[in-house]
Amino acid sequence: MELGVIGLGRMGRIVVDRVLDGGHDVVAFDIDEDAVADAAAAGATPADSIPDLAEKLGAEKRIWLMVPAGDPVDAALDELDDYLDGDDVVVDGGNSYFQDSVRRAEFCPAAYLDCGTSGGPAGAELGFSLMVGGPEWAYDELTPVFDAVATNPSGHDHMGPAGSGHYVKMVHNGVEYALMQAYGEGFDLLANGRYDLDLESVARTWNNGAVIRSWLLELCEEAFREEGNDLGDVADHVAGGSTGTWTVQESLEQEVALPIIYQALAERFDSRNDGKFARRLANRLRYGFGRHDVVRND
Ligand SMILES: NC(=O)C1=CN([C@@H]2O[C@H](COP(=O)(O)OP(=O)(O)OC[C@H]3O[C@@H](n4cnc5c(N)ncnc54)[C@H](O)[C@@H]3O)[C@@H](O)[C@H]2O)C=CC1
Ligand SMILES: O=C(CO)[C@H](O)[C@H](O)COP(=O)(O)O
Repeated sequence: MELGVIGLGRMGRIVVDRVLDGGHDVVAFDIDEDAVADAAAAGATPADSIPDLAEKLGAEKRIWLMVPAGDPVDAALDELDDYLDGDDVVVDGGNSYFQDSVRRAEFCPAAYLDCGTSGGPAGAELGFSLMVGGPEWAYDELTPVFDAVATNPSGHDHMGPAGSGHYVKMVHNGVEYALMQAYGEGFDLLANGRYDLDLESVARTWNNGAVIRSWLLELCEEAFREEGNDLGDVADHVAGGSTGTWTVQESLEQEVALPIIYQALAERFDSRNDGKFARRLANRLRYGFGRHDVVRND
């Protein structure tokens, strides 16, 4: 099969390599010329624009978008619009909001597959886990590509109609936030509790047979090994948050309680709130009602 890949960053580049390794051909485009040259050096046919990519693909186009979620996806689809028809298939492998994918599937002239992708850049060797929504025939048609990009044939599946792939990935990320928070709290108590513990050793021991072993826990082990037991100069600041926010918004809309995922998201937002106003006010109110000392900044 010949696949057009648009977006050759951390994730798109892995898609290119794995699809080439799977014995397929790739036409590659990115707004960053160096990224295109790099993919060409790996064996892809370079394209210097989206129209050029579409023309190089010929009839029955199969195209994988791996650009940042939001406007870049709409921009790429706008440029592709004139070149697509109902025999073509477009895959969006990024972290798009599922409602955007439902809208895009309606307007895209090609069959549109929304593909939640998990595994991260560290998944280059193992392959990814792919959660695909959209028309079943298009999923079947792209199966050789999904086989190449995923860990193995069980690492991808058709979730349901338009939007369902990105919906499942959104919930996956909510779970990811909660797991990170749970590991964080456990290690916080171990770091600040009664015993002087080697946290890398704890993580390694847990990773070997414990109920709570996981890839995230392996990444905890790596973090303590590389940053030190106290995490060195790693800041108390967690970025990101869009997929977790969508998960929580959807839970409110569906009236399904997700207190742990919500709490993990709230903790993340709180990490960006230096000198939190609510805590400062509580500090001052204790003086107001109890004449307790106000702790003041130096
Ligand atoms: N990094 C990760 O761990 C994961 C990322 N994702 C999702 O995959 C998508 C891509 O992520 P990354 O590869 O990490 O981002 P990245 O920032 O490393 O790469 C994005 C690439 O898209 C290119 N680009 C931007 N606008 C473009 C346009 N209009 N036309 C062509 N190329 C364009 C950029 O030049 C860049 O090379 C995002 O939606 C992200 O949320 C999904 C799972 C894991
Ligand atoms: O999808 C992912 C992992 O599964 C991406 O790494 C994503 O960026 C994580 O979300 P956030 O940036 O909100 O932490």
